Amino acid sequence: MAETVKPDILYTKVDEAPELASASLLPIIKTFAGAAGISVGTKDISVAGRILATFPEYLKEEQRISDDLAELGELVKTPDANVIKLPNISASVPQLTAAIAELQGQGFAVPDYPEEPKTDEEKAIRARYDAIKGSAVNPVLREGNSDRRAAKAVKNFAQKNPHSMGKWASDSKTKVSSMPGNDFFANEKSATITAAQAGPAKIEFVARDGAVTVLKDGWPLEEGTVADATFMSVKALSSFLADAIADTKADGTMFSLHLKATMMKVSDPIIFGYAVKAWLAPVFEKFGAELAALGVNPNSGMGDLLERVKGNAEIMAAIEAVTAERPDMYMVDSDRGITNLHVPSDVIVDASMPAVIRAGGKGWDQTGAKGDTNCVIPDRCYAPVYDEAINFFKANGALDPSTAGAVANVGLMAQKAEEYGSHPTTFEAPADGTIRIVLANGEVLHQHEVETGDIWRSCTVKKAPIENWIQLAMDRQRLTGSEAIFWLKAERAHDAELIKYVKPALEAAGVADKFQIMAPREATAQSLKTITAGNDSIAITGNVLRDYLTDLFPILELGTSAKMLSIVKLMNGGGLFETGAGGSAPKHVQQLVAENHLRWDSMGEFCALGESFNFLADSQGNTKAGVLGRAAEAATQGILDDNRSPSRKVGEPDNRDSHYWFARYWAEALAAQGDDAELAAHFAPIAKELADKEETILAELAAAQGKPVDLGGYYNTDPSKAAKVMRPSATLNAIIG
Ligand SMILES: NC(=O)C1=CN([C@@H]2O[C@H](COP(=O)(O)OP(=O)(O)OC[C@H]3O[C@@H](n4cnc5c(N)ncnc54)[C@H](OP(=O)(O)O)[C@@H]3O)[C@@H](O)[C@H]2O)C=CC1
Ligand SMILES: O=C(O)CCC(=O)C(=O)O
Ligand SMILES: [Mg+2]
Repeated sequence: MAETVKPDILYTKVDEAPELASASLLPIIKTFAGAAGISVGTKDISVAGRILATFPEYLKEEQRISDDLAELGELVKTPDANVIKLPNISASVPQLTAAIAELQGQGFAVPDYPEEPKTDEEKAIRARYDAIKGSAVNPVLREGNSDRRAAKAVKNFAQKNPHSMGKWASDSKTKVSSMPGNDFFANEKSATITAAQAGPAKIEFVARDGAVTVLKDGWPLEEGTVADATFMSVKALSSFLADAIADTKADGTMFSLHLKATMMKVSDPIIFGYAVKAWLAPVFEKFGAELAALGVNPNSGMGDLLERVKGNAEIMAAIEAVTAERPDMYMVDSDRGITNLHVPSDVIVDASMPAVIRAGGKGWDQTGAKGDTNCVIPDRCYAPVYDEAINFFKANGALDPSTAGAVANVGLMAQKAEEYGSHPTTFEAPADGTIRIVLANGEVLHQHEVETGDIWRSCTVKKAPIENWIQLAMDRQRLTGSEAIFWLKAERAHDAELIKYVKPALEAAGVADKFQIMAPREATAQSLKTITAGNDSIAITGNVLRDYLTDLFPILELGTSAKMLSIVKLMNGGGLFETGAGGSAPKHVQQLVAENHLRWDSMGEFCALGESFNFLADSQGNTKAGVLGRAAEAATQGILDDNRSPSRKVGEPDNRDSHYWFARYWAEALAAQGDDAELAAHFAPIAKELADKEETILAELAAAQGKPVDLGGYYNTDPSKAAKVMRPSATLNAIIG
C-alpha cells in the first residue's frame, strides 16, 4: 500500500535470516519509536518483492505491489533520506529461478526465466529479470561512500571475549593461485576524461573484416571520470584452471574457487562456468552436444548440470570417472554433497576467504574432513590481499583477537563506482577482433585486441564520489588519529589515475604526512603488523576492497562481520545505515526451519538503529530521536556487557531472546534518562514489566525451540506464519503491543 506521508525512518524488508529477525525486532522498534512520535515505515527490497514489482501485468490487481526499490533509489538522492538497510539476497540464476518457481506455486503468475530467450517477448522478459539478478539493490541505494568500522563497545567486547581461531601451521599447504597473465589486472588501461573528451561515448566491436558492431551507445562520460577498460583472455583462463586442478592434485590439497558472482553478476558467473568446464573437461569434450541438448549452462553450476543429466547413465558414469581422478573438492555442505562448483553464489569470496583464513587455512572436503586448500582466485587485482594474509599468518601464527587492533574502512562506493558498476559495460567478445571505447569527440580512449569469448569490461568512477571519498578519509583520520593507508598500487593503471586525485587533495589540505599510499599486498602486510601490535589502521580503498576488507578484518578481529557499523553518508545529505557488513546467512534459515533456533545476531541492526535515531536528531532537530538513539546505544552496550547475543545451538538463547533483552535495556535506559521526562515516564512501567516478567518471557521463548516450523515459503514467506514463529512469547507480545 502506498504511504501518503513519508515515515521518519524507513526499514527495509529483505530475505532469509535478517528478514526473520525483523519479524521479531521491527514490532519493538515501531512501538518504541511510536512513543516518541517517530514513524518507522518499511520498503520491500526482497528478491521476491522485486520480482512481483517488476511484472504487475502478470498479476491479479490485488497481488500487485509498488516498486519500492525505485522509490528508495530516488529517496536516497534527497537530504531527507534516513534508511536502515538490511542485507538482501543478490540472486544468482539458480536462486532467481527458485524464487520464481516458489511465487508461481503460491499463485503469482509471473513468467518463467527465459534461459535462452529467442522471441522478442522472451528477450524483454529476460532483460527485466536480469535487472533483478545479482547485486541489484546496493548499487541503487549507495549514493554515498562507505564508512565501516567496529563500534568501540563491540571491539572492546571482542577483546574481552575472544572468539575461537584456527591454528596456522608454518608448513600449511594452503595458498592462493592466480593467473600468470592476460587477466583483468594485466590488460587494464585507464584515463581521466578531459573536458574535450566528455559527452556520450560508444563501445564498439570491430571484427577482423572491419565490420563494426556497436555494443553500447549514448554512454555518458563526464569530465573528471576515471574510465578504465580491460579484459580477461578465456583461453588463458581455461589453461590456468586446468593447471590449477593438476597443481592441487600434485599438492594433495583441495580445490577451491573464490569469486563474487553476485556483485560481479556478468563476469564472474562466466568465469565460474569455465571452472565447471575445466573440472569436467573430459565430460564436456565427449558429451558436448548431449549436454547442450539437455540445456546445460555451466555458468549455473554443477547442481543444475547434475539435475539435467541425472537420467543419462552414460554421462553420469563419465562424471563419476572424472571425479575419481580429480583432487579433493572444497565443500559448501559436505553433509548434503554441495560442492564449491554447485551454485555460483554459494562461495562468495569476501565471506569465503576470511572463513578459510580464520580456520587456519582449512576447508572441508567431500568426506567432511578438514584440510589445506588451493584457493583459486583467477584475477590478480585483489588476490594479493589474501595471498599476503596467508603468508603473514604462516609466518606469525593466527591473529590474537584479545589484543588485536582494528582495521576500519573508508570505501569509494558512490554512484556505482569501479568494478561493481561495470555490468552494463561488460561484454563477451562475439568473435576475434577489437573492442574499443570511442569518445564523443571521435577519439579512441582505449582499445584491446580480443578473441572470441574474452571477457571485456569498462569500469568508471566519477569525480564527485572520488573527492567525497578523499574528504571522508581525511575526516575519519582526523577524528581517530589512526594510521591511514590508501590501498592503491601506483603501477596499476586505474590506481595511478586515482593517485592523481589523492595526492594533490591531501597536499592542499596540508595532511599529506598523515597518509600513506601502498599497493594492496604491502598494505595488507602493514595493516596486519599494525593490528597485531594492538594499534588501529584505516584502510582507504576502492569499491571491491571495501567489500573484501570489511569481511576479512572483522571476521578475524570480531569473529563475524555482522557486528560492524556500516554508515553510508549520502552525498546529498541523507543517511543510509547498513546493518553489518555480511550477508543474509541462508544456513541460519535451514536451522530455524529444522529446529526453530535462529542464530542470526542482530548486532548490526542494533548499531544501525542507534545511528539512524541520532541522525534524525541531528538532521531534523528531533530531540526525542536523540533520546531514543542514546538509549538504543546503551541497550546495545547492555547486550554486549551481559553477553545476550544469540548462541549457535538449539535450546540455548537465540535471536528472539536477544531482542527481548534489547527491548528491556532500551526501556530501562529510556526510563532512567533525564533529558525527556515524558519519555521517561512512559517507559518506566514498560521497563518494570519487562523485568518482572523476565522468567515467563524467557520460558515462553525457550519452549518454542526444538521443533520444525513452517514459514509458508522461503523467498516469499507468509508474514503471519513468520510472525507466529518469531514472536512466540504471548507475554512479551502483550507488553510490546
Ligand atoms: N549487504 C548485502 O546486502 C549483502 C548480501 N549478501 C547476500 O547474502 C547471501 C549469503 O552470502 P554469504 O557470502 O554466504 O554471506 P553471509 O554473511 O550471509 O554468510 C557468511 C557467514 O557469516 C556468518 N554471519 C553473517 N551474518 C551473521 C549474523 N548477523 N549473525 C551471525 N552470523 C552471521 C554466518 O556464519 P555461521 O553460518 O558460521 O553462523 C554465515 O554463514 C547471498 O545471497 C548474498 O548475495 C552478502 C553480503 C552482503
Ligand atoms: O550487494 C551485494 O551483493 C553484497 C554487498 C556486500 O557484500 C558488501 O557491500 O559488503
Ligand atoms: Mg561484503
